[in-house]
Amino acid sequence: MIPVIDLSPALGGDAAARLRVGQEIDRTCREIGFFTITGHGVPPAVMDALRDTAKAFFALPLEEKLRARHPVPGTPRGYIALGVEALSRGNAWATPPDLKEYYHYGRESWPDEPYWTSAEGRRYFLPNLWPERPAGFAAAADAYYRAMEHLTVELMRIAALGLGIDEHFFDNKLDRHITAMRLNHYPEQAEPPAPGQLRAGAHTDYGLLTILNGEDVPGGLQVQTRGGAWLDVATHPADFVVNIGDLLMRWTNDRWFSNLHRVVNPPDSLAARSRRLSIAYFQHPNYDALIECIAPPGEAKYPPVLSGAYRDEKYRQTRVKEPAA
Ligand SMILES: O=C(O)CCC(=O)C(=O)O
Ligand SMILES: [Fe+2]
Repeated sequence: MIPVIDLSPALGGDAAARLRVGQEIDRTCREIGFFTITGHGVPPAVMDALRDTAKAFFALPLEEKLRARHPVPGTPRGYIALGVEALSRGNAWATPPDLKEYYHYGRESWPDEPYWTSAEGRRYFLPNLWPERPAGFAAAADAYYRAMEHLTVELMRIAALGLGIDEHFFDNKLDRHITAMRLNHYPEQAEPPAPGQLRAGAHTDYGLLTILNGEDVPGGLQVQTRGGAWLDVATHPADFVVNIGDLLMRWTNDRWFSNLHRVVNPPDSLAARSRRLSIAYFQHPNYDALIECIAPPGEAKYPPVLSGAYRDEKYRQTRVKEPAA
């Protein structure tokens, strides 16, 4: 089992509790890079509303879902059908496409200022593409996005304490973040998967923290242990699973571990009727934040990199094909 960390003492504001929870996070991020959080303070109604809305969307006929596809292939907004992405290609392995469909969205509105509206800003702040149905999709998605913004800023402050740096070190690199979210739907499998084909192939995430809410059903998440074995990660709908992405691994000079994970297929006997939904918030800093390794002078393992350029490159690698526009 991955560690379970109760955030409530830290979110209560007690300095000693914040440091202690930060140190727990440091310990697990050095070892496996995954942990479950409870006591996170996100209202269950916010989580339930988005889960129910997402299920209603994925249950629509394919033609209708395809109407929420972005007209420019590869744009990280809107509906992406089965067969378009293989996550493991971000890590340079050739595998068949993932057995999932998903809906990609980001921030719903932003100030009328150059950071957001300049040519560069418009590469990261793209209008969302809400389908006509179900009603209330945008509202449920935006409420969830805002709850995650709040949670991740707090988590990064507690994380900073665990890293032994100033609690507010990350604040001004996250205050205009380019985080995108994905609603992942792993449908029932009428046909057996191709050899090597999974719901989501083994991959690492790209950003800082990924905050995942998933259903606890067959055909779920697994993380690789240091010994190379795959460990089941329970995703309970009331909790979140948090993991470290590549950019945070780099930022911490490899102190924290961005670990391989995957989503496996349900067992054959259940495959024809087993579906799973997960909701992922991929925290990513301001596009103009310069990510310089947090390391003593002379010990940085990587040169500085801009947050936005780093993500562009990762997105480019994971697409299997350009869907017809
Ligand atoms: O659905 C899950 O449990 C994990 C999905 C995932 O790892 C991802 O979308 O990056
Ligand atoms: Fe992932």
